[in-house]
Amino acid sequence: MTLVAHDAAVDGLDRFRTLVAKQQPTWPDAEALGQAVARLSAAPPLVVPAEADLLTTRLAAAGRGEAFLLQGGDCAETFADAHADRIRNKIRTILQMAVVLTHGASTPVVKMGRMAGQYAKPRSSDEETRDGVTLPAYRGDMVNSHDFSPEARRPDPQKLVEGYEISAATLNVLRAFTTGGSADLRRVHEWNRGFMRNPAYSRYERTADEIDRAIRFMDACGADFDALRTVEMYVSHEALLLDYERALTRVDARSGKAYDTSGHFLWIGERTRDIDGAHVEFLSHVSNPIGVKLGPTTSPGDAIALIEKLNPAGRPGRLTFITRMGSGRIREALPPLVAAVRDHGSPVTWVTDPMHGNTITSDSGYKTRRFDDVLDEVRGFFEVHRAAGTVPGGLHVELTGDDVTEVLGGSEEIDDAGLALRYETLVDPRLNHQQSLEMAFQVAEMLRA
Ligand SMILES: O=C[C@H](O)[C@H](O)COP(=O)(O)O
Ligand SMILES: C=C(OP(=O)(O)O)C(=O)O
Repeated sequence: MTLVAHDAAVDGLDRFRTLVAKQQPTWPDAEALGQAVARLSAAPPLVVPAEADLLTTRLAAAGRGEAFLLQGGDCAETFADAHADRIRNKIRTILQMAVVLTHGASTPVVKMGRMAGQYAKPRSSDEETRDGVTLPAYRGDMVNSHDFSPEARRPDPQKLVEGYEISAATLNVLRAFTTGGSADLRRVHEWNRGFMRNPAYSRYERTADEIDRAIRFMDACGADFDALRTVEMYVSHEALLLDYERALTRVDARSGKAYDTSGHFLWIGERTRDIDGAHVEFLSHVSNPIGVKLGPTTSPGDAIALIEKLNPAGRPGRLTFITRMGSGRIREALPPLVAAVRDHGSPVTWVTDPMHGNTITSDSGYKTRRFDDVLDEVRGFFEVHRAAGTVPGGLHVELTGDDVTEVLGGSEEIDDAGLALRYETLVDPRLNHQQSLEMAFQVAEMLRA
């Protein structure tokens, strides 16, 4: 592997600097920003091109219906939570869900964390006012701190470097966990059996029994369980902070192509997907597999323009559309997009994000989502793709491996009063461990239907 420093000439890589970049912090100290960028530009890559290329082939398979993507993790990772237990719980939750979904889809599940870099958030407002005091909004730990004080909310470029270092440490835990034997299929299934011991989840008993029988059948046939001790897992985040993403971009000397080595998969958010904006321009020049979030106002013309800009060569697996319409709108808003993209002919992997279109404020004032709305959006996603003859290729969810109370509902019926018990997210509400598994069982049923 030879990766050349970020300033190597790749046509167009810096053109984004001439365009409008939305949702960027106003860094108060330009010199400190320059120092942070210089430090990152010389830093080792977090991922390498060969891994990104392999993921592209996996996403291409998901786009054809030969695999299914599970992408999950925090809305906003925090530096404080980057310790072994929390990271392990999250990975474990994703692996547990993946086993259930593999059974439902009867295809491999591509596992991807919203992890090791999900430290920057787009916000509805640049500022936050409390009791008559107005300060810059919290934009994620890689920009400023959540505490409500002028010092904490001041964007600090040193946090970009800290974010890189914590991403490296997180990735290290992930690589150890997924290759060191902890992800053994039989062990993951045992964890799922533990979940099933709660009578609240007895309705999933049949699926759990079927998985049990399938594993015993594999065993009887002499399956090599040692080979299943290692799982392939990728990391992703929203490529929001262009100073950071550009500084971690390297050129692969063999191919001459640029890769953003901050994560395997990068996505462009709903708020920054303007076709003439800096984010789309920048990511059009890196060779990683990339995603774009599409909300309910996306027109068929917008979708086609994004395809032509981001994947002009029609490389399978290069481009994923992550739709987040809202349960009440998906059945009207998605069909015209799917039809236009299908008729255009360029390959796209379609994924549902059933979280971001279903955010509400509870009576008690918490930003939350209803578990039933989230599931209904997934159901709508399958219905639309089945009607159009296209492939529902994956699921993108905000989740945690911990026992938080942020999303209403689920079999354990978190209600408005229950939200206050363990509401820990700094931005958007996440499915807790149990809700995540429950979702996997329900989506597995939809996949089998
Ligand atoms: O995760 C998505 C956005 O960053 C988030 O929904 C924005 O939240 P806000 O409307 O509270 O700014
Ligand atoms: C901001 C996010 O989503 P969206 O761009 O879809 O609003 C997100 O996924 O964190």
